[in-house]
Amino acid sequence: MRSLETVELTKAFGGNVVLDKTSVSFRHGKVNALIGPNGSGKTTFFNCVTGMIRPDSGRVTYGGTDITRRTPHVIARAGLGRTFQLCRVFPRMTVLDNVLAATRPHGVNLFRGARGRAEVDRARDWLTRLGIEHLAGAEARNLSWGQQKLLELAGVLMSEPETVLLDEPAGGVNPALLDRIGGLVRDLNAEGRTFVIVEHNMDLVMSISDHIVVFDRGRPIAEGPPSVIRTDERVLGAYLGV
Ligand SMILES: Nc1ncnc2c1ncn2[C@@H]1O[C@H](COP(=O)(O)OP(=O)(O)OP(=O)(O)O)[C@@H](O)[C@H]1O
Repeated sequence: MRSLETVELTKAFGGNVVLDKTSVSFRHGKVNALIGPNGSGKTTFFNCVTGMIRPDSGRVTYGGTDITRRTPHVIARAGLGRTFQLCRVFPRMTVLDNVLAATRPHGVNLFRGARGRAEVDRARDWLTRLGIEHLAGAEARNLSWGQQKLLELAGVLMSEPETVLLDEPAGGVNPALLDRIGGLVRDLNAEGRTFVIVEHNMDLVMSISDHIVVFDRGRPIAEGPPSVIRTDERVLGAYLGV
């Protein structure tokens, strides 16, 4: 079964064609990875898929429904959640309030009293699950970079997305937290969540992915399980620039 799919998705910035009729599909219920050299269009792909930027042409479908050019809010409601390469948290808000604010994208009703107890309990449950419950009362700016990434993920999970797009979850994260993030992805996947992960850390990609798509200059050049991708000459060539 296919969950997230693009057909001839194209996006140029000025004369720079970043996504070039990109057709790709990710597997439902699996941990998918999207890898490729710097500048190969991975984040632009995420931005087009999640409605952050409008593709010039082509289609995006999710579970068979056309979501091309839908707003980010509508796409999130369809079940697609995402994190950002440069983590998005409110630095002067507490960790708990950050998680609660994530379910209210327009920032309304940020006062604790206006919220149901159940929502606060759910936020705390996610913080516990991600191992940062002890930081619930701390301002987000006082967290380490890796902890902020976990916080952002907790906010995304508050919306109970069926599919989670992670943009460089391991970037700048220390090895201990890296293990935790990898374990979490596998656990959340075992509970039924689909993942699509953009990541440069090949150890992490190879250890947690079921299916890998490789981009070079905005087009998929290879796809398959880690055992196949590891030895694919086109992939090695793209990374080595040969
Ligand atoms: N908003 C924008 N305006 C102009 N050019 C852009 C914009 N966003 C991305 N680009 C260009 O698109 C190309 C692909 O960038 P993108 O960030 O999608 O690649 P990436 O594969 O995610 O790279 P990295 O692995 O380094 O994060 C780059 O040449 C970049 O400069």
